[in-house]
Amino acid sequence: MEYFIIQGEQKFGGEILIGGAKNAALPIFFAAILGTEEIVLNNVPNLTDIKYTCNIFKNLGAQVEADLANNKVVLRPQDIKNYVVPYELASKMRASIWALAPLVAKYGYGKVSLPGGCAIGSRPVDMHLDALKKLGATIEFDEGYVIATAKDGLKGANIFFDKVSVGATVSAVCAAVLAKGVSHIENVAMEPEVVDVCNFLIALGAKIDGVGSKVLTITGVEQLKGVSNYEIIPDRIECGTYLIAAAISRSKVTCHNVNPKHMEATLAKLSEAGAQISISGNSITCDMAGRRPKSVNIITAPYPGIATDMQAQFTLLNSLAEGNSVVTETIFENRFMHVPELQRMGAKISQNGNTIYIQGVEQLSGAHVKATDLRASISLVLAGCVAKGHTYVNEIYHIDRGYEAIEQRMKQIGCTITREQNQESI
Ligand SMILES: CC(=O)N[C@H]1[C@@H](OP(=O)(O)OP(=O)(O)OC[C@H]2O[C@@H](n3ccc(=O)[nH]c3=O)[C@H](O)[C@@H]2O)O[C@H](CO)[C@@H](O)[C@@H]1O
Ligand SMILES: C=C(OP(=O)(O)O)C(=O)O
Repeated sequence: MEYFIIQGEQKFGGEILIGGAKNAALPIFFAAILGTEEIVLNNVPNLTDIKYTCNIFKNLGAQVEADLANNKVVLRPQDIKNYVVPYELASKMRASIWALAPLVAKYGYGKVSLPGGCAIGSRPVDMHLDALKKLGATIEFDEGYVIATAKDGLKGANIFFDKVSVGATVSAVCAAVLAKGVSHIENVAMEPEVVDVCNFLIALGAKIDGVGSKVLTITGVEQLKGVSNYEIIPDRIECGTYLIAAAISRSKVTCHNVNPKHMEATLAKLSEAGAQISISGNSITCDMAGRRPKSVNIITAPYPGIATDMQAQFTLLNSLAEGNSVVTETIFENRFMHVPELQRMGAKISQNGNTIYIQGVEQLSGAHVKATDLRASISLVLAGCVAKGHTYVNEIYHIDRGYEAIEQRMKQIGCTITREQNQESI
């Protein structure tokens, strides 16, 4: 197993180019199953989750040319001849459930191993399946697999989501674009990543109205084509993470190649914490000008609220900020695994259900800590960079799922982290 060793009391500062969004790229890869011609994707992040998704695509029989070093992937979904995503591939990441809707919409049959729970919570898929049923699919379960069938194709329907779900919105949209007739989908997720999936499908020829609003109206088309150059949106979470790095080391970081409109909730909280935020075109600078950040209360919420994917990073900021704060996680029932690890580093945090209470301290101290999920992991890495002494962050494979070239990018903004391998796994 690999781990990071991090010398403390480093200072973040500098400029960094942000990559494509993992949470847009993954659903777009699965939506690409719907195409019938070559699809060229640019700004694809070089992440392990993308490599797993390429393997799923190849396993379906499609051709994949991945040049991830240059963030470019060519997909040829016209070659798909297998409609099953086996356990060995699906179990590697939650996103694999997104194969089901395009497979049943295009081929009338899809079989995907159920992804199961994960460290941050149970992550059910009932809303994805209910949407497919509404569109006329038959859903069955067999030995850990979910099977969707629609021999005569899907039919347009009215779908109302009780809860806002990014995942279920993507599944419903991917099914409705090839369903016969019109679908109205209400109370959809408005996350920029969902908008990106819709724009991608429109580029393939889908008819979707209301993109970016709470209601989507989709008129099914016979088939979707390809696209010669589709650019994945920038990763707003990667950007927010590096801006928080500046805030906790009381310094200045500029992130380039971002969409500031996607960052409003994070930027508002950073301003409240005392940061000077400046925006110039596609670049954002966070400058603390040597000041200690002030505590900010956080309640995670669907977009345009504060993203659950920023909660661990804001928890770290509050752990080092002046004053007391309250952080409430409303999306996932178990997304506080970074808390006991930050406590080991000297953070003063107490928890009651989905709420934590933080009393900021001047400095954390290095410790051996375990990275339990993607955003928990990065918050521990950032904590280690500014803590006193050495920090050892174990089980870092989560970070490679969501942060491209982490060592190089950290280096660009002034901090060295070193990847090592545990003796027993060499
Ligand atoms: C609304 C929201 O913030 N979504 C986040 C969620 O997306 P992700 O797509 O993983 O999760 P959803 O948006 O679908 O889940 C939102 C809520 O709905 C529940 N649910 C979801 C699907 C379902 O079939 N049944 C059900 O009950 C979930 O348990 C959760 O409480 O995690 C991603 C990775 O951290 C984030 O990038 C997304 O921003
Ligand atoms: C938890 C995350 O991703 P995933 O849904 O891919 O597990 C995340 O992006 O923070």
